[in-house]
Amino acid sequence: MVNPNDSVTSTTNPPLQTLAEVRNLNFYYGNKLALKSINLLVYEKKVTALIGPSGCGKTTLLRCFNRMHDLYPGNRYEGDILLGHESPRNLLKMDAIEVRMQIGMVFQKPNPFPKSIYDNIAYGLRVRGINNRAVLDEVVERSLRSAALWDEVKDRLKESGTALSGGQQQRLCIARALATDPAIILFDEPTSALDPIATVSIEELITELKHQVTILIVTHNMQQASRVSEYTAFMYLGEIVEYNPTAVIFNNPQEQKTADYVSGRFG
Ligand SMILES: Nc1ncnc2c1ncn2[C@@H]1O[C@H](COP(=O)(O)OP(=O)(O)OP(=O)(O)O)[C@@H](O)[C@H]1O
Repeated sequence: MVNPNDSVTSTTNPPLQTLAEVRNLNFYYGNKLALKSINLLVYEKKVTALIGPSGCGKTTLLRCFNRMHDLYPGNRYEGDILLGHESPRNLLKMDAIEVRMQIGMVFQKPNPFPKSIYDNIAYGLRVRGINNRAVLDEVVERSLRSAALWDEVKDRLKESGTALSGGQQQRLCIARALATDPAIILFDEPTSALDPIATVSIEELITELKHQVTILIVTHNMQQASRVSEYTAFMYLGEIVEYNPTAVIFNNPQEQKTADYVSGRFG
């Protein structure tokens, strides 16, 4: 891999910090080996994109981070996903509920709970036993502001989250993910169900959010990956073929397979 620090030469930029490290990860759906020997560094407060042709394992890898696969029998992980700087913890060995408090997720289709806008955001805190109204009010406002939704909904917090437009619902889901102050937010094709205008607003939001949270995003859309991410992993047949700064992946790929994919020669 190209040395990532080479792309961060400005003296005003803080040095790159690794927040999470995937080590020798294999993942099985029953007998099917879907991820093979994955190694990946996730840099703190950066956006890392996972790209590659359909079926290459992008979503499978993303879902390892919040242990979504645990919800189905027969799924199995080997290897480690370490989170944190000092005394990192292995996400694959922690309690899955605790993992999901630290690793938020935003799905392809916006999926607000059939509850009020306020309760959508407060939900994760209440699950943690936080019921103090002033604390909840503060977190709801802060999360909605961070998700660029506050001004649109501040006078209708009691209305159902499902009554919002698609783009607003997705921003509500982002606010919900932010409310528990996660280390990482996973985005799985977050704009594929949205119109172009809502897509732009979600992309702008992701660009803003990286100042406060680390982001991993799966996208089919190579322009989107190049617009929003600093690092990109190109996957093929369950493996990472190349992981580099996004500009390298798209302008100067180091592997032939990557070059073929980003130039549209297959996919
Ligand atoms: N529940 C499952 N059971 C068995 N195999 C699965 C399951 N889900 C995915 N797979 C297989 O695992 C491989 C990786 O799938 P995955 O959905 O992660 O790919 P992807 O790169 O996200 O694809 P897409 O871009 O089409 O969403 C594929 O071969 C897929 O068929």
